[in-house]
Amino acid sequence: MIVTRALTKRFGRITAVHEVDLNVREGDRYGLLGPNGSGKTTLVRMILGLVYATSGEIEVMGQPIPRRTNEVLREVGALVEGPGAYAHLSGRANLTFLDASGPGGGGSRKARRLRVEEALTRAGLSGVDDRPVKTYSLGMRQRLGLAAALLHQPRLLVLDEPTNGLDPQGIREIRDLLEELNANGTTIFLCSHLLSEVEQLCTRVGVMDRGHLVLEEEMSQVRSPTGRVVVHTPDADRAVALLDGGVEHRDGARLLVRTADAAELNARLVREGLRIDEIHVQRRSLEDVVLEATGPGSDRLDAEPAEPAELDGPGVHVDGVRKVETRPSASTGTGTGTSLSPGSEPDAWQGTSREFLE
Ligand SMILES: Nc1ncnc2c1ncn2[C@@H]1O[C@H](COP(=O)(O)OP(=O)(O)OP(=O)(O)O)[C@@H](O)[C@H]1O
Repeated sequence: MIVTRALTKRFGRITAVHEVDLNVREGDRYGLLGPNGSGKTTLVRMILGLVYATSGEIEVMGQPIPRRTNEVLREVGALVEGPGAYAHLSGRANLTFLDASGPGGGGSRKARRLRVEEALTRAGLSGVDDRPVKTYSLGMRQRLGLAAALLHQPRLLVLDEPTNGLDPQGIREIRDLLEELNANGTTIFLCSHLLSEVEQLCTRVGVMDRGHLVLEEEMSQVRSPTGRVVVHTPDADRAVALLDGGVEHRDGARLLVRTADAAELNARLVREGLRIDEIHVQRRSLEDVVLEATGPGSDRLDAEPAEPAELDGPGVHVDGVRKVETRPSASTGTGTGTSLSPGSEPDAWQGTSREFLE
């Protein structure tokens, strides 16, 4: 669906994306993780033909980008960096306008109205009235951007931080929506700096660190067993004695036992008359894997406080939220601006549809 080869983007002395080989396959729910400034947005913008690469190749649905951008984007829905819209118009009017000017915007008036209503409903804006967009909350704007991306039943959805500004309920709704779309054949490619978002939604994960794609793996591989079993038992002292050095770590009634065979361990403990509250195979968490791939020090990835990691990694707690310390934000050079110099990049989203992406 999306393939890049040695894709590189330099802004002056800053190398925002460095020789990235990305492979998003049809049917994937692919999550691109990385701290702020690691190059995710630049990569997405190149994939959508909004920014020219310095070197390397991009193919989307087998077509070269930017050469075939206009054809390819007919089948792509995109939400990139905060959806824009005409602030004085309602969400419905914005979508109607976008629908009429975008690819596939034909059909009778009724068909067009239905298309807009369906996109609003799917994005959770069905009950929205005719207030202008300037009165919308950030979450509503995000939903409107999603509705715009859904207008023409895209084969591929490209989303940059899709749950930005949404509350937990809204995040869950978007996750359910993306799962449903994916089950109906839409490939999802999203960027996020939230480990939990990617861990809960995605079937495949890529990790960016200072412009490099440092990991690309199936989520099922990421969550592979660690060769240890976690046991909760009120008879922890006896278990430690019985297992004779097999307990690697103890925290009260919780034991970390060095073995891959939970069933055998369970049978042994029960045979000896020990009581077991809980027993399970320990798996790597996405957080562990990201830390391994990026090492300590770059910018930060945010993990949610609710789900404690299985292993106690080197994360630190800041304001009650578990943060993963990674390397200082990287790139070379001094510039940090994100504006594109006018006229220097292709206008792939002619007319109003570009407005939604800026
Ligand atoms: N137009 C630009 N001009 C100069 N530097 C840029 C430009 N766009 C991005 N950069 C730089 O490229 C690097 C990667 O930025 P990018 O926005 O792609 O990262 P990101 O991972 O998407 O971060 P964030 O999540 O904060 O958007 C950063 O150092 C950024 O300052």
